[in-house]
Amino acid sequence: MNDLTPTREERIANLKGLGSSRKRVEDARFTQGKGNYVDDIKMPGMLFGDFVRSPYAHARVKSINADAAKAIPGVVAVLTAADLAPLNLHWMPTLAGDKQMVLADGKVLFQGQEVAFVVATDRYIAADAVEKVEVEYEELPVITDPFKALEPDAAVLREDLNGIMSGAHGPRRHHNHIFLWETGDKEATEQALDAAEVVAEEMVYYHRTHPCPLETCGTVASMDKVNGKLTVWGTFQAPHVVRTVASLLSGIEEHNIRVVSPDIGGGFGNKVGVYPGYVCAIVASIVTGKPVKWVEDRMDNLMATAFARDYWMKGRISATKDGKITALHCHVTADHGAFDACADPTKFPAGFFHICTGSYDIPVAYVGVDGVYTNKAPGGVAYRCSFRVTEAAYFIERMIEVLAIELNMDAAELRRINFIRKDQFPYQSALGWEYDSGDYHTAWDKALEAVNYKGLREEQAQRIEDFKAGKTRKLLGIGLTHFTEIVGAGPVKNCDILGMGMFDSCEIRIHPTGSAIARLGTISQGQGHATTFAQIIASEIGLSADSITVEEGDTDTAPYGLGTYGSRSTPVAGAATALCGRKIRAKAQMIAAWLLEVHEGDLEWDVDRFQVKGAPERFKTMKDIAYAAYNQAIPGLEPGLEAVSYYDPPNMTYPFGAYIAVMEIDVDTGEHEVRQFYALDDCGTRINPMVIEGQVHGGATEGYAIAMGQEIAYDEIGNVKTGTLMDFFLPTAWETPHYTTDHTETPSPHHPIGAKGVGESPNVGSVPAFSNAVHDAFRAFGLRQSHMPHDHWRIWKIARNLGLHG
Ligand code: PCD
Ligand SMILES: [Cu+]
Repeated sequence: MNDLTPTREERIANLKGLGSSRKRVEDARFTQGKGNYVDDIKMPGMLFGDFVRSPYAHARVKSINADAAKAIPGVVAVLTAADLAPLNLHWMPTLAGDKQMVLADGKVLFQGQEVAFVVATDRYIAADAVEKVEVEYEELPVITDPFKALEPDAAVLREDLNGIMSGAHGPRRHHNHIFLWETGDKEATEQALDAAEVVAEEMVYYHRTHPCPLETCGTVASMDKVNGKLTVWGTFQAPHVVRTVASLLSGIEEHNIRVVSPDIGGGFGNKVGVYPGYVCAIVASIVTGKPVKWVEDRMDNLMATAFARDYWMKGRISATKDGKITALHCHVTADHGAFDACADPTKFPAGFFHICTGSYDIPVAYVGVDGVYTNKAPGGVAYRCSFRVTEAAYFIERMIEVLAIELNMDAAELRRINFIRKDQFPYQSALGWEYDSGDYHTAWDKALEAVNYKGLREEQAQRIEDFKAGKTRKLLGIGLTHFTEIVGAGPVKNCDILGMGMFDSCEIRIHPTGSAIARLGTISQGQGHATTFAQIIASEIGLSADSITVEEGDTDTAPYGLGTYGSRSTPVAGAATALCGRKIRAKAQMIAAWLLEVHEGDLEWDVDRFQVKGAPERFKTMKDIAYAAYNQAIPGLEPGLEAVSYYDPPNMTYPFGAYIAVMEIDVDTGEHEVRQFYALDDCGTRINPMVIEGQVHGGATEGYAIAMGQEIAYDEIGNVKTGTLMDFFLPTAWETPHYTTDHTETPSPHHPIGAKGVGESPNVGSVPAFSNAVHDAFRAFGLRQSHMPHDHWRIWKIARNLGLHG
């Protein structure tokens, strides 16, 4: 070996594989304005669509007159439900088994609902024409409160369902009721609660909010009538599903539809669902034979596309006097808005909410969820949490705090004595999940130690004394959270979307000179898949990640996949990628054996090569092998080196974490300052620590927004009060707290590389941490529960109601 021969360590480093903080390859184009987003797509003769939207939350549509609009030069068409009805496209199926109006059919059910679609030669002409469409409305009584919606004499919202007392998820017991979904052992739970020494009961509300990605939703549809091909570019988090649904709805054969998700400026769940804008753009393109672009503005996005949360969670939790939890009972009233358009796996109308036993070994539990219609926008998307998991984590982490108050116990200690122990994994939860792996005590101790928990409690006790003595007007809150997530949907046997099983896929093609392209069924919205999936492949096949292109989002080239949301890319497509790499390696081994004239079994894999066992100086690198695969006639082997894998995960993955927020709260102004935020995540094997850190910063900032100010608020008559970024809180660098990140690493036993998802964890963990900090600051003064978002006004009111303003 001369000095120029790389050492084994150097060879490993050169791969930039698993565990390397490789810089994100996509950032070169993002930071230089070279991204390619939907709105960057410009085609000759392209038309532009815009919606006439309802100003009312509930009204009958008496008439629509588009004559004045059509008279404007440049206006090509104005579509209404009457135009779509002959095609049977005036309503469309939702992901949750309901149906939704594409354009108002006789009535409108929420403010901002799509009433007519104007198509014009220019975006501004379209907007002007929208103003000229005359719609005559007759106002109807508005319901924005899900509890009032279920009163016997409440107005009938969904007249189309009148008399139909059974829906996609079973019986409906009232005209505004959608479903009751139940799991767990109700009777045993009630019995345990009745027999318990201590019971804490609380209503925990997780308010309505919105993912609000920086890029709004949009599409460009282009029908090529000569070749019979429809191409649809869009901000889709699941392009293949869009293709299949478009084919089923339009009757165009699936091979004649190409769906492309180009660069996406943030998804956060907002871009999972199907929106009327997509349908209208496609129909308009089929009708006019021209490409049609529809891109929302910010108000459209906040008012009409998918919201998140809006869960009223009534909880009861019981324990022995010394704090061992004996049962958990939860009833949710879920406000789904005007149509049930929740984005969940079909069989789970409340998503994975039943992960709500959290990190704790709770012997019996029960959950019942009532879905309810109101005059609000439809949706119910994950917003950075796999299917209602953030609601579940918020619920249990608030219930633990309330129980700690009831027991007069330290909340950190209460958690510790109830954690599922390391030796209990795989763990069967009372609500039916099998947690794959975890080591909660280690993570918890590390977190408490890192923030000097004991010291913080002493400081807090001193602060309370000083406050009472009139020496300070600021309180100190210590917000604890230990969350367990469930991500990576999911086994095909119980997870599907509209009947399509939730597997995922990867295809790898090695080029003769030892570089490669990989294509996946997922689609990055900013997560950095082009960077990280190449790292998985690099470690599997021994080519540098820098020599591997990762491509996603084009249904004409990518293998079929279910898309990116619910932190499923790493658990599902990541697994497919690793296994696909292993298929390549298996063939490479045969080629190497032939080249080295030894038996396959005499070879061993080492970093980037196959070498002869006991004679490591005799080897062929993956680069040599790739060349041979295309340039040598190898007996018994077909030329080429490529593979494809479809992966159906045996289980979901269960990442977890310990988050602690330390907050100063000004009792007189209601202002807060996040003094410290510590986030420990365990996502199993870490692919790219820097990307993970970025995910935690982003997710915790969204969690901060949600906990401390962000909400979609309605007034009594259903007006959206937060339809602009002046009213809807998006933190800037000014408000964003400083984060300290940390980790433990407990691999998933069933994932080929042991990785779990991480993208959503920081939202799931941070919301309760921030909220618990606010509650904890006032615990000594008698606060039990106060609803988010904790904006200055609400915090000020807490202080006032507790009599702290003197
Ligand atoms: N262990 C591990 C895991 C993971 N990772 C990384 O990290 C990331 C993430 O991952 P995940 O967890 O798997 O996930 P995904 O699937 O990929 O994604 C999804 C998510 O992601 C997150 N993040 C983000 N970021 C950005 N930038 N943008 C966006 O949009 C977003 N979104 C959000 C959300 S909301 Mo949903 O939709 O709600 O359901 S869901 C979600 C990527 O890159 C990966 O690779 C690593 O490294 N390692
Ligand atoms: Cu969720």
